[in-house]
Amino acid sequence: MLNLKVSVIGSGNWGSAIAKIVAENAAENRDMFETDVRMWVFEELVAGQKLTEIINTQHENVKYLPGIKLPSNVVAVPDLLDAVEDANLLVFNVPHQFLPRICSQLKGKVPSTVRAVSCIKGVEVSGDGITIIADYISQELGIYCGALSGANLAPEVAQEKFSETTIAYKVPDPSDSIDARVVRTLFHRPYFHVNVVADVAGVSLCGALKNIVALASGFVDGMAWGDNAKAAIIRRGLLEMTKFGREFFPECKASTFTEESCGVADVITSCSGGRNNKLGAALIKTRRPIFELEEELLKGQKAQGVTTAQEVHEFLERRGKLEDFPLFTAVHDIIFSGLDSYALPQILEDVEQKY
Ligand SMILES: NC(=O)C1=CN([C@@H]2O[C@H](COP(=O)(O)OP(=O)(O)OC[C@H]3O[C@@H](n4cnc5c(N)ncnc54)[C@H](O)[C@@H]3O)[C@@H](O)[C@H]2O)C=CC1
Ligand SMILES: O=C(CO)COP(=O)(O)O
Repeated sequence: MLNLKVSVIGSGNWGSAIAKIVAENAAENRDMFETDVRMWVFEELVAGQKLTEIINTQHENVKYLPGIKLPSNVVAVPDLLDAVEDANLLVFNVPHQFLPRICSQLKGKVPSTVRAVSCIKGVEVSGDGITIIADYISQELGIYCGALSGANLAPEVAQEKFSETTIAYKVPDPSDSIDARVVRTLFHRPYFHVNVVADVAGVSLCGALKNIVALASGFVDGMAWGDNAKAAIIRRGLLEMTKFGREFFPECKASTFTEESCGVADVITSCSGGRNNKLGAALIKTRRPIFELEEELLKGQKAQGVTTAQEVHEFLERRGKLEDFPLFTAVHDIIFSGLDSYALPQILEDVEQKY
């Protein structure tokens, strides 16, 4: 009996869907996990009632994952430290801009034997440095952290429609009771197939960078340019994603970008049904400020590509590499500098020979 206690940090659209999966598996694998799964909720009032109380009584996250019944062993907890107390395994799942504050609250309070998996799609940029989220969590909290990322639109996963995902997890200590089998057991469902690999950097970068590509594909929708243009954006986006990985994270495996769910498959799904795609289209149609549109369209959910485009742009600029990533640069400039999206073919043509 391992009796591992699992806590999910985050309760948004994906946070709640992942809490559902983890709770289903905890209930079915009592030899490995404690049945109750705590889910940290950033407390807010919904129609005058605390969201944690709604989740714990109605078993539904009515604001961020409406219409989906959560298992009764998902326990919503408003206090972050209560949510992680005595946990053996932490599942991080918040929009990445909120992570630094969460880590600063947890710093020094989590034993080094605790293990973590990050489901967050984003990067941390400071100065001319860039850090994948799993490493950021490891550095801040002094614990090992792997990464989960895949072609996983949360509403579809929550409805138990078939999808696949990739988990990068390298057991940090051979004596660990939490190994790849335990991690897979926690996340794998008949409708949610998990492949465990070792490439934490590749899996993390795929998840972060595809959100920039999805914004560009939204621009294509906004201009009604059709499927050929979208395929071109997907192709160029994948080239820039892999180039970025090769150049700044040489430990990445090229096959992660092509063979795993977190790679090509996630680019495809995000460029059709994702929130970044939707926001990119709305931006082109309205030319309204992006964060205003995000608030209005997504109602509290976040499109991570916007902040990631900003962060990646800042990093590339400091490194003098903007010209080597014309699509990433154009996405930033269309959102923040008023660049005309109709200039995309010209921009991409000018640099074609660089690949
Ligand atoms: N939604 C999806 O389909 C998928 C999302 N992801 C990734 O999962 C991560 C989490 O995304 P979602 O769960 O969808 O979140 P979301 O986009 O639904 O964001 C809303 C969440 O942010 C929280 N929040 C708002 N203000 C906050 C604050 N100041 N501090 C802390 N939390 C605050 C809200 O309470 C809510 O839980 C992101 O990196 C996203 O890219 C990955 C796969 C699928
Ligand atoms: O990551 C996702 C699908 O895999 C969700 O993408 P969006 O955040 O653009 O909805």
